[in-house]
Amino acid sequence: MSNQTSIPVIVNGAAGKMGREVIKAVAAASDLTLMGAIDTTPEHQGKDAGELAGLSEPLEVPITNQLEPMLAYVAGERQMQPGVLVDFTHPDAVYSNIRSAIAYGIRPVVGTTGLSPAQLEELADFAEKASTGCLVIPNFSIGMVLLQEAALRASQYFDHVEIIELHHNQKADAPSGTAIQTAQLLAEMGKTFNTAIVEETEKIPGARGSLADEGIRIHSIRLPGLIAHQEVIFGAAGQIYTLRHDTSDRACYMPGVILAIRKVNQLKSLVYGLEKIL
Ligand SMILES: NC(=O)C1=CN([C@@H]2O[C@H](COP(=O)(O)OP(=O)(O)OC[C@H]3O[C@@H](n4cnc5c(N)ncnc54)[C@H](OP(=O)(O)O)[C@@H]3O)[C@@H](O)[C@H]2O)C=CC1
Ligand SMILES: O=C(O)C1=N[C@H](C(=O)O)C[C@H](O)C1
Repeated sequence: MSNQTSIPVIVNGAAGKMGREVIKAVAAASDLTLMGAIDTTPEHQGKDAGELAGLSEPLEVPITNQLEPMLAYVAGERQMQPGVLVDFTHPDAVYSNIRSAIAYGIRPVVGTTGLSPAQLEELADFAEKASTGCLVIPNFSIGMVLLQEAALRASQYFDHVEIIELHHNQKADAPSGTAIQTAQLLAEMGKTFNTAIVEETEKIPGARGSLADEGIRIHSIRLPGLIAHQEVIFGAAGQIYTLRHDTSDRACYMPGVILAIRKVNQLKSLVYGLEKIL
């Protein structure tokens, strides 16, 4: 692949669970070039991103905490395609990371969850004004897209639904971005779910989970031993219909991440959700 057709990629959160997986996937894609590996963890500064990700050969890309200089460097690279920033960091950092990338003309592909609706709206405005593509994808796995499609179909026939999401106990945000998106998609069906038939009292606050869009409740479980799992449970007289997605390896997200890196340069605004680019 010549330099002109190669897409330069910066991975932010490169030392994290997802970041390491993305480093391996980018290194294996002949049309992508890993240009930068950013992470704030002090003990990983200067380490080779490839070796940290478990590759047998070094990639000669050191981990650094200098995001802005790296964005400027890649933005100045005229011999390649426009650059892409893949972000798997932390809910507290992701908003400013996306703004910085767009300001340098670098396209963000964002897996980090926890952006508020107001932040998403501001970022969409910012991307639109800069005419820069930006992909915000709460879940990169094809299985989750299919689960959500099945949930939308089921919602035509069921008026009662609740969501349970189960994750490892290192997860910072709750509910998961995927569960919030699933509730939003169901709410967009334009019906009211879960009309109460009794007055409920929570004897312990939170017992009934969090109340998302259109009366849909989300229950969040955090335990060591879990990776990422979600159930959407529909109920009607005499029947329960359960949809469930389980991940057993973070490799499941990589086809979606690589697709998003390739597609984001064709966009001129912010797009939310993997289903929009399949
Ligand atoms: N969209 C999707 O399909 C998926 C999304 N996710 C989301 O991705 C995010 C990351 O998940 P995961 O990899 O498991 O988390 P990890 O904690 O394993 O990795 C995050 C990494 O980012 C580093 N970091 C934190 N803040 C910054 C910053 N400001 N700049 C650069 N690096 C930073 C962390 O360093 P330190 O530990 O030192 O703070 C850590 O090394 C979460 O929001 C998660 O919900 C996860 C899986 C799939
Ligand atoms: O933190 C995780 O692990 C995951 N986060 C995303 C979310 O919040 O939905 C995606 C997936 O559930 C894994």
